[in-house]
Amino acid sequence: MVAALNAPAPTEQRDGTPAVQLRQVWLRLGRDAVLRDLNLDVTAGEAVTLLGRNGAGKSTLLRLIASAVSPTRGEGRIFGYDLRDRQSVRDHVHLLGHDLGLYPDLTPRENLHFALRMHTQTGDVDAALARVDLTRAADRRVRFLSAGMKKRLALTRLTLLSRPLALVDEPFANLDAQGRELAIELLTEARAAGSTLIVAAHEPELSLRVAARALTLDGGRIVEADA
Ligand SMILES: Nc1ncnc2c1ncn2[C@@H]1O[C@H](COP(=O)(O)OP(=O)(O)OP(=O)(O)O)[C@@H](O)[C@H]1O
Repeated sequence: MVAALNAPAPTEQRDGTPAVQLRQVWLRLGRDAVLRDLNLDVTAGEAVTLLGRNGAGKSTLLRLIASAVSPTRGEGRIFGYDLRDRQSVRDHVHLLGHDLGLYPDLTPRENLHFALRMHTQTGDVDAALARVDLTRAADRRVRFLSAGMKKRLALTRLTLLSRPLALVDEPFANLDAQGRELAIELLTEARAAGSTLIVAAHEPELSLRVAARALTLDGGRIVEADA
């Protein structure tokens, strides 16, 4: 029997703060239960790797934690905010999903400036672009960039914004060897800057370097957990 969640006052991130709490969460999409009876606790500052075969439910779990979809049953809190309080959850979360959320008709420079403005933040956009080798492409429309260049841009945006909880779906997809190392560096920096990380990946040897706690999903259930 899993204890029901109390309703603590929402708190800002600090040591020991629960970042993610899911209790007996089910999600049905169409006729299928895509997430089944999930219980998950992630503490602020932790980094978790989500593993599992194609279709296991990794992306859907990230979307649920980002409040892009709501549980059919069960309950969840993100930094103390109920998952149904979508605005509060979204204020704390950055989801880098399969759809990278870039504006194709803006340039990389414009995308980063826009993201900072949306979060009323400031940051060194030129340095962020140089970091991922996009200086020469900084003023081309994103729609003309390669898949790997777009992934680099999305990763550097994630680091620049430094949200309390970063949910990253397949950070290594489409990247060359140097890009994969860069992804590890950027995610490590995001964590060092205080972000809690949940990374879904098919490359455990890479992801576990950033996020050493591993959870494996199969058929929408957590079937292996190393903590
Ligand atoms: N909008 C939807 N409607 C119905 N079923 C969906 C929807 N989105 C996902 N699914 C189903 O949910 C299951 C889990 O999909 P999900 O994308 O979460 O898996 P995944 O572990 O991320 O897979 P991959 O490694 O291929 O990215 C799959 O069976 C998929 O078909």
